[in-house]
Amino acid sequence: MTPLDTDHALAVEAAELDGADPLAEFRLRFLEPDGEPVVAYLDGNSLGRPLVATAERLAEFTAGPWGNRLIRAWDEQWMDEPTRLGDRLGEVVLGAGPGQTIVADSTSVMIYKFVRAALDAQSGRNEIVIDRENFPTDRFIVEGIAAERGATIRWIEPDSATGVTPADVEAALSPRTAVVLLSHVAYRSGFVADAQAITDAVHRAGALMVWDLCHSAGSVRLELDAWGVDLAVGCTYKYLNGGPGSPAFGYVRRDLQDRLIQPIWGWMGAADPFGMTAAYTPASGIRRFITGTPPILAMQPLAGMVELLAEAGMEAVRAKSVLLTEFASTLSDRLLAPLGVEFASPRDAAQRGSHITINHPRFREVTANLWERGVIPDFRPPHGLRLGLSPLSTSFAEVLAGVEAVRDTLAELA
Ligand SMILES: Cc1ncc(COP(=O)(O)O)c(C=O)c1O
Ligand SMILES: Nc1c(O)cccc1C(=O)C[C@H](N)C(=O)O
Repeated sequence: MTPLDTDHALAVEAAELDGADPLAEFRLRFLEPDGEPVVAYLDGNSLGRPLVATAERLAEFTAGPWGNRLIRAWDEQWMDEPTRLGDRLGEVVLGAGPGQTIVADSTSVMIYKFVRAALDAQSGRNEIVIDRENFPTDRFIVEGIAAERGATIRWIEPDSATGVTPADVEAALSPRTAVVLLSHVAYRSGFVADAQAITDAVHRAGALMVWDLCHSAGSVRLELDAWGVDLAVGCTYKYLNGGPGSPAFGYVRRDLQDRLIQPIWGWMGAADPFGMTAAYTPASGIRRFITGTPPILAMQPLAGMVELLAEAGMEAVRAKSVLLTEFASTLSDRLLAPLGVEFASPRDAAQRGSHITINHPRFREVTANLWERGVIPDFRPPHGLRLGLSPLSTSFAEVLAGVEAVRDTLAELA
């Protein structure tokens, strides 16, 4: 086959996949850029696209509860918004029953609150387990907490091809382990950790498990209650399309809530916020994990996306995500491997989230060039190109256009 024949055959394949996609129509619910054309948006795992309904929702929010009801809206609806939206997110996306999820803070702040609360609750234990491949904020926060509390960090050095395995975790656990913090889907490789097996191992050692779900929420099936997870945190601006800097979510298993004291005592997490009390008494239940005034305005886009995910169903979302990463991996083998590109994500779809990473020494330059062509993946040093495939907004044709552009750019630079 000539290169042109190959491109034609792949275009037919992409069109067939799009034609058979039961979620294809959902793409229309996202706003199309009306500035410079975007040929392929492959970075929904850093910043999801806005929903068309988001602009309308924000305008209605401004005119309605904010503009009309003013301060009264706090009593009428906003005070409960962090838990109401948390419950809905729990139901649709996290596999979590009500009363265990809040929307608040940033992921970094929530990780700090949860890891410190877990450490402080484990008297006589002073070790925190985390892995070297984890996202910088997770590692930095654990280092900060260790310095602040005199705790010791036990570092897991995972094989970058496989990610953190239950055996890695077991080897790091000891009678001194207080808490373990891991990412469920690795931000670089996309590897999906075995949450059930790891959580069980951590519990057998008498420690608490905190999962970072940033790259999982809205892309893979989550069963936090069934897995017996203690605490979990995640971003809402990736596959939950909450917008730049939208708040994090946090999950705390019900029977653990009143045993934990989170470290940032604020009035909104106190038992009686408007009592203006002299001393801090934490609220009971999940509300105690709130600190200050909840970011109600910034929760609005997320609320719309959770309903869209409910309409699509997380099972169908995951099924499409698997097909998208499968297609990207086939394209990488056919079009990029001959140019020296290395596939750096799990080959088994069951072990892969919704992005893949490919490596090549020239990918930094390639990325700059791709952005100019309207093809938008992201670059992760030292030489990884990450293709994030957002199940409800990415088409198979878009994946093909993106990978072909990577090939063409590499060929031009060579
Ligand atoms: C695994 C992981 N944790 C945390 C974060 C970010 O936290 P924050 O929203 O506080 O910047 C990200 C992405 O930015 C991430 O990929
Ligand atoms: N959170 C981000 C931001 O504020 C600006 C740009 C990118 C991001 C990201 O989400 C990075 C992302 N979590 C990653 O996995 O690399």
